[in-house]
Amino acid sequence: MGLANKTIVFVAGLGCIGKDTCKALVKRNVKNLIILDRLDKPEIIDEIKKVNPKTNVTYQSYDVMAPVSESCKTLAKIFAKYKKVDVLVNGAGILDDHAIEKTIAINFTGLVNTTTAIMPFWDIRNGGPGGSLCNIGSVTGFNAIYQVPVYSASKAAVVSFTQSLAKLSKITGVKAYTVNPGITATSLVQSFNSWLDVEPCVAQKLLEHPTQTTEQCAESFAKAIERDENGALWKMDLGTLEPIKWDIYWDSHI
Ligand SMILES: NC(=O)c1ccc[n+]([C@@H]2O[C@H](COP(=O)([O-])OP(=O)(O)OC[C@H]3O[C@@H](n4cnc5c(N)ncnc54)[C@H](O)[C@@H]3O)[C@@H](O)[C@H]2O)c1
Ligand SMILES: CCCCCCO
Repeated sequence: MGLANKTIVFVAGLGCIGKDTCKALVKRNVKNLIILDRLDKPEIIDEIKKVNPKTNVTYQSYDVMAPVSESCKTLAKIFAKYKKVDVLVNGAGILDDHAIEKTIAINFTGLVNTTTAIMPFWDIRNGGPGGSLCNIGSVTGFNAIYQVPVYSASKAAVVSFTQSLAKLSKITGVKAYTVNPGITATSLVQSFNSWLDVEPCVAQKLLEHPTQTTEQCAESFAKAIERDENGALWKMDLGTLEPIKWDIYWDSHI
């Protein structure tokens, strides 16, 4: 999908990966970039705008832990103003295995609720135009960092949920795929809690291994959005963009 003249809603577009991905997207002449985030950082909005003044970049405060009804209201206002949204990126995430409920609420439930909220506007069964859902999972959603089992499981849930939505695309007309960064040098990974403090030095140990920059991750991220492949499992690690083939161990046959 060429991104010129497209409208993209980016939840968590002001985070470390988010902001550099937003810059990569506006470089591709996106028409409207609507950034929803709990963070309110006008200076980052200005940075993104400077990359391409022709893109209409706007910001709205948004908490993925809000009730679905609130998410529906936010999206209804967006569709009323822009008429069409081509891509929704769900990128909110925290990494703190001491905050079990909050991790699941933000990393998974919030993503599910935001997705559920946009469906009525996209669903072809309602006469909608369809759309593309890009969910940020993680390599830990494929194989866990076992010292952060709650975070890893929340990302595995994102991967699983999104694969189901991709299979439902034939019914809903909505494409779905995940982008799964490897370890990317952001504030998220500099220091974080392990579950029950099983490994107090988990961050230090992890960061002894190679990481990618946010710019590398962002370029892969924007390419994955351009590819717009329903059901794709994109691994974005060490500056590369690689499609992952998911092995089938059981099939429902329905
Ligand atoms: N950095 C990595 O190595 C890495 C690897 C794989 C996946 N990820 C995922 O990429 C995403 C971005 O991570 P990052 O490294 O840029 O960290 P970050 O902390 O800079 O970004 C997290 C983003 O999520 C937003 N957010 C958190 N809670 C929210 C809420 N309740 N409502 C709305 N927004 C909320 C933050 O405001 C921020 O924009 C996360 O989902 C993370 O799990 C990161
Ligand atoms: C060190 C844990 C890395 C967290 C980001 C991977 O999703």
